[in-house]
Amino acid sequence: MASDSGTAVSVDSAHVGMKLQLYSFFGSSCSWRARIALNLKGLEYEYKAVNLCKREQFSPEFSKLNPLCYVPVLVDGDIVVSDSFAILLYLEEKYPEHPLLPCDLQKKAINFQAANIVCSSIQPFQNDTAVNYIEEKINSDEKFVWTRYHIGKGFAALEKLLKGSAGRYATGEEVFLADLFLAPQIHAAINRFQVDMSKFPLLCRLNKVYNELPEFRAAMPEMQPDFEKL
Ligand SMILES: N[C@@H](CCC(=O)N[C@@H](CS)C(=O)NCC(=O)O)C(=O)O
Repeated sequence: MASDSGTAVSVDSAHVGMKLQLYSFFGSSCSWRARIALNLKGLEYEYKAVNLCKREQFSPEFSKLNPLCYVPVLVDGDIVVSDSFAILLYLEEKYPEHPLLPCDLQKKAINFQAANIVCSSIQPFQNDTAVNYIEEKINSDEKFVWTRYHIGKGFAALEKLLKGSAGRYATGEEVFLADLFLAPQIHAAINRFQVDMSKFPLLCRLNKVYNELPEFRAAMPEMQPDFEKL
């Protein structure tokens, strides 16, 4: 679970041997995935807030950690990992408790596909960088047309992909990688982009189940130390 270290980004060079640090923004769906993984694995971490509204991701200190200037970034001693997918796979290797991947190869492949649909084919189209660009160059309405199109396309593919594998969770009776990507993405679709979810019954059902899990709830935006109403 997270402990707060204040709000501004600060990078200290003497972090070796310290507990895990997660550079995160409360409203970031990518950070949320990493927070769920840390919670599921029962890992204590220091919450290092990066305020995207104040553009702190572009600060010289933070861009040293991730030259792409995106959250999340995980610091584990002298190892720095940026990108939520890389962070989750890193955590899985180093901290095997509560595995994020099933042993069954087919199920594992479905988890990789579902995670990547969110990570590569949905989230990049709704990222602040993309959405702000559209708002600036075209108009505010167009950003909803654009994001809803890409979310809808990805969600339709996820419904098909998970149809045969879903149980209580995306790929059966246990929480795995796919679920960590789906929960924040479904939340963003509903709350940020007001997507009509009626065409995605499986994702709606999963969303209800995710909202009941303590590790998922503790990772929600409003539970983070840097939360503020936007
Ligand atoms: N593939 C990366 C994407 C990271 C990303 O897009 N992060 C967003 C927040 S969810 C961000 O930092 N946006 C800031 C910006 O667009 O300037 C990951 O999964 O971590």
